[in-house]
Amino acid sequence: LCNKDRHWRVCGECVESVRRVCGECTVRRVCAECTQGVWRVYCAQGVWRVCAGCVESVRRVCGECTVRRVCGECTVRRVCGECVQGVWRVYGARALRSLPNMSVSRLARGCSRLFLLELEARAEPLCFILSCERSASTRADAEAVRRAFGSARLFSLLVDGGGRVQRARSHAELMKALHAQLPPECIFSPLTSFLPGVKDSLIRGFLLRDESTSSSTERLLSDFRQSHSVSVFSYEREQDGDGQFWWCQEMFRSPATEPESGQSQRFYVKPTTAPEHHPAMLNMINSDVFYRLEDAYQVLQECKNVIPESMAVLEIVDQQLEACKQNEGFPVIVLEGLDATGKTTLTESLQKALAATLLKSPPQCLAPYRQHFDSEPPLIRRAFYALGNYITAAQIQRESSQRPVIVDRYWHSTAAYAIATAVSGPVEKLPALGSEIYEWPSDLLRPNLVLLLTVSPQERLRRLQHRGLGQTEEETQLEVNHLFRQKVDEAYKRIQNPACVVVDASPSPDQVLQQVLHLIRIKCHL
Ligand SMILES: Nc1ncnc2c1ncn2[C@@H]1O[C@H](COP(=O)(O)OP(=O)(O)OP(=O)(O)O)[C@@H](O)[C@H]1O
Ligand SMILES: Nc1ccn([C@H]2C[C@H](O)[C@@H](COP(=O)(O)O)O2)c(=O)n1
Repeated sequence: LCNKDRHWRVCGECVESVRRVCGECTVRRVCAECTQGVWRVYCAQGVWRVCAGCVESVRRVCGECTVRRVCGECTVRRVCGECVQGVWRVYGARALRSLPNMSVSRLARGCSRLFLLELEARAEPLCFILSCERSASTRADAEAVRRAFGSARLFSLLVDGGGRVQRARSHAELMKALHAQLPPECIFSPLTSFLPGVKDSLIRGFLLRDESTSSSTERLLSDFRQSHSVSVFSYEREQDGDGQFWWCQEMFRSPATEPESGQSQRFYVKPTTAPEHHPAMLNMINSDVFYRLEDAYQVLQECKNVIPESMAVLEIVDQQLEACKQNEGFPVIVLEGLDATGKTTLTESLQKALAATLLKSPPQCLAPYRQHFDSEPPLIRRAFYALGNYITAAQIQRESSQRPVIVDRYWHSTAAYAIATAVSGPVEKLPALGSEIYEWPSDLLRPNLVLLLTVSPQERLRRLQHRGLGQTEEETQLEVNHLFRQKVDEAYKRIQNPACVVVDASPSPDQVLQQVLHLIRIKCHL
């Protein structure tokens, strides 16, 4: 990956194989930072396109990987981190249909791929690679796999087919179907596969641990494979001469319909060190957090055939938007914080005290669509909230030429909730402070001041109960929820340019108001 402008690169050894590309594509030397004989391929579609005449040029991949002839309509993209051992992914319905199962299985695995299995929110995840051999393994390694896999029958599913909208929806549908249809003795946990350090390489899925003896799980997996563009694998336990157990993975075969062919390749599960930060951050840009209007807009455009409401939302965006980057009128003050920290109470008092306009993100004009988009997978839900911010920005631009503007939630909320949801596990797994993930979008109007209201968890709970909304579904999962709130809070604090000013919102409403008015006077000269 070229650090400068995020293009795939190939090392010197691969140069021959990317030179012979079709007329549409060009190969150029990459930026000064990546000079060591490195070349990259540009294509009109922004993917590696190889026409039928160029097939030869993609055949020369590592021993483990094969690329069969692809038709002229199909695209091929390198997905392996170290290009020497490249795995090529083939896109295009015709190509996928023409490839036998064995090749499709390779799409979901690769020599440099890591797998992260998250069994419980607080437990250390199991990180493993797939190896052709039973390479040396410590007792601790073997014990880590045994603890995670147990003695149940094991299967994994990875959602790796179709475009990003289809993948996002397939993943959500798959999760619902697993919840609803698996036998009670079968539990499933999130499993992700990724290439360390390679952006957009994350593939999401699940690991199933099945204690049942019935064949219903297998039937279900066969159906999922047909209906959800997922690759399915099964795992078996082997014991070596020293009494040590080894788990090996192979392509799932339905015993009822697919006879044993003896051709399926087996890979051994080998634990490895988990990355310091959660791999979700590899896919975060333009999947969870959007940094340009056009990127969020593009997602809803891709949804128009499956979500008719997308077109209505995009029409509102078109109507409302004006070019707005910097605010040069009256001050714009944003209030952020977890639910029930007192944002609504304070924004209303500030509106009166400053004779200001009060705005919200998402704006009122999107209210009829919010519930619908809240039920969509993160890619689509987050694009909806991102577009809401741009509409609010246009409203801020108009209003701030007349009077101060107070905004109830804005980009900090969109980013902090998205990041905290995408990163499972503890706060330490969040992208590090200073990561590009926390950078304000360059084309979104910047407020003059962002105030983050904080109260203790007990006080927040008291306010929630006092408000009469009772126990939300989230509140019932207190343990998981506590972790989630910690991560939202921390993500809020890591966002830069503008960073939040933290306000202790535990005193009485009037005391909080006076404290905030004082801050506004100092910071915004009001
Ligand atoms: N400073 C305060 N002291 C005590 N109670 C407060 C204070 N500020 C707000 N409350 C009460 O806490 C509850 C939640 O406040 P509010 O609705 O303003 O929070 P919010 O941050 O806007 O919540 P949400 O994000 O869920 O809309 C309300 O019942 C409100 O009356
Ligand atoms: N600008 C915004 C506003 C809200 N959200 C999301 C984040 C939470 O899931 C939820 C909180 O909103 P509330 O219930 O307080 O109205 O909405 C966002 O992503 N961006």
